[in-house]
Amino acid sequence: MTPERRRAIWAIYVWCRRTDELVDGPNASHISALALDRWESRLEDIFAGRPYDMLDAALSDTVASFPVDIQPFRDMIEGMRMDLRKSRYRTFDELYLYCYYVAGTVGLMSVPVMGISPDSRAATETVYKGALALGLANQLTNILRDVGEDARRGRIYLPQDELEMAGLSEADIFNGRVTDEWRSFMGGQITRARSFFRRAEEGATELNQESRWPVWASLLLYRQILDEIEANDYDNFTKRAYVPKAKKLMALPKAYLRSLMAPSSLTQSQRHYSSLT
Ligand SMILES: Nc1ncnc2c1ncn2[C@@H]1O[C@H](COP(=O)(O)OP(=O)(O)OP(=O)(O)O)[C@@H](O)[C@H]1O
Ligand SMILES: CC(C)=CCC/C(C)=C/CC/C(C)=C/CC/C(C)=C/COP(=O)(O)OP(=O)(O)O
Ligand SMILES: [Mn+2]
Repeated sequence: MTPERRRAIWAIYVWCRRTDELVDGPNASHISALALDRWESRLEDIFAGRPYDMLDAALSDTVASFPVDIQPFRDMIEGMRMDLRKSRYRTFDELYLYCYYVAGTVGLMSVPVMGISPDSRAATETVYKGALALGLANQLTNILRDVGEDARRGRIYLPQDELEMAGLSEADIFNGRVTDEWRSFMGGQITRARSFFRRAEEGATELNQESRWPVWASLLLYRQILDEIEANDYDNFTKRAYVPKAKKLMALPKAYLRSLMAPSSLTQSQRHYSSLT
């Protein structure tokens, strides 16, 4: 990315990291709803050009230079509130909402910095939908990688109705035995995560040329975690799926080649029409 964009993405990363650290970090047990309310009013100050510390100031600078909207930042804080009060998800709809709050938001924050290619004929909405999809895909992958780790903290970020349909109970997650039921359940979850990566690809192609390589790289790298879960024969209870360094390095030239792909020259309705004729 250009140095300006790089610094802006860094400031967004730092803010997200600190937000996550409030509820996930070493002092998380001291963080109440009140602390999150305070964090949110501090966010309003950042956007109003009244940063509280130098890391906030980096974000104030970013939002002054790029057309970033405050809403996804508020929504991420809402996701932290949700994580404080909730440790089970009844349906995928419920899980989707959580994933939007904590990860889809990151995609929405990033697009105004990365920029859309002047050659793109796609609707702005299509690009944002792709960014949202990449956040969702990453979060779903993160959840599938960390099933065992989360269970040891008493948390299950998996749709209960789908577990039940696969013949699995909560006790099965806590016992952590890889059975055929688990393999088949995981297979379905992995397929769904991949479908979000697929939708993200359509958005990535429409981004500004200078921003495409890092986005393709992160997409290809994180998606490989799903392959590693399969390679571990779906044992995400006792193993952390890990992409080896060599494979990560190999993804970089692949990502570079993908980033050379030009944005679609057809609008969505033209694409739709040509697929019918
Ligand atoms: N080689 C890899 N294979 C699989 N996952 C990886 C690999 N390298 C990094 N990750 C994961 O990518 C995410 C972002 O990486 P980063 O180095 O920022 O870790 P982190 O967020 O500090 O780690 P943690 O997940 O423990 O909070 C993390 O979830 C990390 O575990
Ligand atoms: C595709 C288009 C058009 C644009 C790109 C838009 C972007 C940059 C999307 C990326 C979104 C993103 C990076 C979301 C983060 C999701 C995620 C898995 C966070 C989890 O990180 P960890 O720190 O490992 O989480 P835990 O440690 O809490 O498990
Ligand atoms: Mn983390």
